[in-house]
Amino acid sequence: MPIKSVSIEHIRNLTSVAFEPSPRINILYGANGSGKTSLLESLHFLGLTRSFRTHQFRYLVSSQQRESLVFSQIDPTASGQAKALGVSRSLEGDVKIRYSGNDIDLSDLASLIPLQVINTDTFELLEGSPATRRQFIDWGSFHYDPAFIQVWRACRRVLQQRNSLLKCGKIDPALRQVWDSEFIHYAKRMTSLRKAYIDQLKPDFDTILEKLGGDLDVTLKFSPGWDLKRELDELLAEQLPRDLKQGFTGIGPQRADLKVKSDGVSAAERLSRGQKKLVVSALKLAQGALFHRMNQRACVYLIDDLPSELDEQHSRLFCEFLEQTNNQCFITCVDPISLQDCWSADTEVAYFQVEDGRLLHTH
Ligand SMILES: Nc1ncnc2c1ncn2[C@@H]1O[C@H](COP(=O)(O)OP(=O)(O)OP(=O)(O)O)[C@@H](O)[C@H]1O
Repeated sequence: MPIKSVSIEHIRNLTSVAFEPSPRINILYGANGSGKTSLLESLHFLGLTRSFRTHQFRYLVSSQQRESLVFSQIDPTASGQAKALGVSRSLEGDVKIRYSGNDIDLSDLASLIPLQVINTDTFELLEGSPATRRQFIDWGSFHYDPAFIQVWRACRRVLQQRNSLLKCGKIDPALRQVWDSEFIHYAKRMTSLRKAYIDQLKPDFDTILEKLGGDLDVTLKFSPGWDLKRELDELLAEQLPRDLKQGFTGIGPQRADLKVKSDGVSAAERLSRGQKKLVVSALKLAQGALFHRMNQRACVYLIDDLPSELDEQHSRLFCEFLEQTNNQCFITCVDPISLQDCWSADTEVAYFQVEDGRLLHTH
């Protein structure tokens, strides 16, 4: 169980809040505007130094304050020995991450607390641009294969170089060949890591969608960003006039996508809102299941307003599934009664009432 205790200072309306979560299920309930989502954001800040709601830190830090701080005791490998993790960030841009007495960087932090968010933005996995689905694939690939982060960084660097040459409107053929061969090398490597990850994910996704009661024909297909039946160097050469005109590279792993179809057509167009929630939740839960199988570690799930969009039966199946996993879950809702009877007696469920930025452990 990763997070044993948390204390939060100066995040939105949370001036100073401390609590000890359950290792399994935590229900955070309270009226609109009480601070439930801010609590989830604080945990996200602890795991990634940023919010999932805004890219701009100035909106996250409490009004009149200059710095946010989340301090916790975590036990990422469930060894029984928790260590101190503190994350702070100031309006001036200073970010400090200390773990077990040492400064660590963001990629170390991301490995310590594998976070998954399920909220209304998660619908973007179906309805949004390919960039959202690439992020989803890359979260999994990052945790699936330690080599991925280096390949991803190298590929981004080469692509930036190639694009800056393209922006000049003409490109020396010898120079292009040098950059293209590097780009092709990393593009292929990245694509095989991403594809391997999605191949592993598919069976988990199918099983979980079925368990969530989504009696749906949904398929996942990884699309690498170019036609794999053709050689990438040939395609890049063919595409060059257009790339020069546009000033960027039009094909490659930066265009990868995950096609989600239901009954053979786009799931975003076909499915109802509740069905979409089941599909995007199954995608996120499948990532957690695969992560657990690969690393023998659980994820932390931040689930904002679980009951919304789901009827009673599907909410219940969702909770039943969460119970069967090892994940630590933080679930918000307005009315705790909506989730009260969903758990079996031996599941450790903690209820916290949120009121005006304060937290009360109720039962
Ligand atoms: N930077 C900030 N400083 C202080 N308060 C803020 C800041 N940003 C937002 N707030 C306030 O914090 C409160 C908590 O918002 P939050 O979104 O966490 O509520 P919630 O309990 O999730 O509500 P809902 O059920 O409506 O989703 C709101 O009243 C909001 O106006």
